[in-house]
Amino acid sequence: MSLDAHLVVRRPGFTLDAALAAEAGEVVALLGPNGAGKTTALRALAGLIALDDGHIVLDGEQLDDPAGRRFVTPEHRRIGVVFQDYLLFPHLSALENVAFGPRCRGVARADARALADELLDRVGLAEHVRKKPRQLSGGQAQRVALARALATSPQLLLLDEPLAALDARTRLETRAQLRGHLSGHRGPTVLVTHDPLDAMMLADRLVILEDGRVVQTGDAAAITSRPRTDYVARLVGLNLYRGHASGVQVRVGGDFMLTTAAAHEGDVFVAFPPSAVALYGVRPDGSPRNTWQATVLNLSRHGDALRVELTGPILVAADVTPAAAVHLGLELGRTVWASLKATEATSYPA
Ligand SMILES: Nc1ncnc2c1ncn2[C@@H]1O[C@H](COP(=O)(O)OP(=O)(O)OP(=O)(O)O)[C@@H](O)[C@H]1O
Repeated sequence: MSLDAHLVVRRPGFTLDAALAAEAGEVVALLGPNGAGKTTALRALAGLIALDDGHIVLDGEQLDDPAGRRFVTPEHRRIGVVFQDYLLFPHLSALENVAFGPRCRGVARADARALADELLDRVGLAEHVRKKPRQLSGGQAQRVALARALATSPQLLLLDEPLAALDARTRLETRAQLRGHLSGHRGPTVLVTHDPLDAMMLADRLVILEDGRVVQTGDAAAITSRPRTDYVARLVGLNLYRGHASGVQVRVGGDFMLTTAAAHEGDVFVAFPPSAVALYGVRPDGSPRNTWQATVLNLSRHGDALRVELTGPILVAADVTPAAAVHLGLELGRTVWASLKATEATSYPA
């Protein structure tokens, strides 16, 4: 029960062209900034829009194949969708909402209600089956929507920003529960989000979409340790540069060289966290480090630290303690020395 898709959708000024695969039981998060094409991808998988090119094969069945002139309509796809705002029927109880799908597919009333009862019990809502959507909290409504999506035994489960409608606190609880509920679904799951935390906590694998293209894919550890675009680097809070390596020396931006821990030849990325950048009032010496002069461009709070954005031979973010900031007299326009140990600069082939 696997998904194999190549989604091509052309719009004026925007093209989605993304390969997407997911194994049975695998949760794949489609993560990307606004306008990246996540919703378009989800809608294409659900059959709400047709592909212009490519294919969607689910469990060996072609659902959309423009070249072969095949298109399976949404109601004939074995797909369950949890929409961003859940789209529960307001006049139906939680139980009736969940039983609705099976009823439409010809399941007898008593059987559909028994199934809905069981699913609502599974998501911890046994005591709320009779309530209407407006009597449910956001987190409860989200679970009803999930139960409803699972009620038709879908082969593929699609979730559109599943936690976006919840407040921060409910979000935290629901995220943890949702992970458990998703593991009960035997087919693949594709969830769309622009929240990196949702993606990393809910998914086995991340597919990063930018401007309609897949720019990186892998598990959370692989993506966070080796970002390949500015968007991903910002998500995980790393400084990222593309450069050309000769051994441990990497030329990044013009003539500026960074010494890194590992030796490479050719095009590489260099990444390091803002906490690895130390700032000094005078040029530091000693140990194998990179030092350069930089000017403070911006200052902001970042947890307990102060995030300092610096311009110079490279744009870089550094985290310093408030005490260090006072000691250095950090203010906009101030010139300081930045220092980075070679051992803290990770490099990997581009
Ligand atoms: N029906 C349409 N006609 C024309 N352009 C469209 C249509 N639907 C979406 N687009 C464009 O396609 C691009 C991708 O939109 P999409 O909603 O898929 O992105 P997204 O990643 O889901 O963004 P968000 O996180 O903001 O929801 C956008 O540039 C959007 O303007």
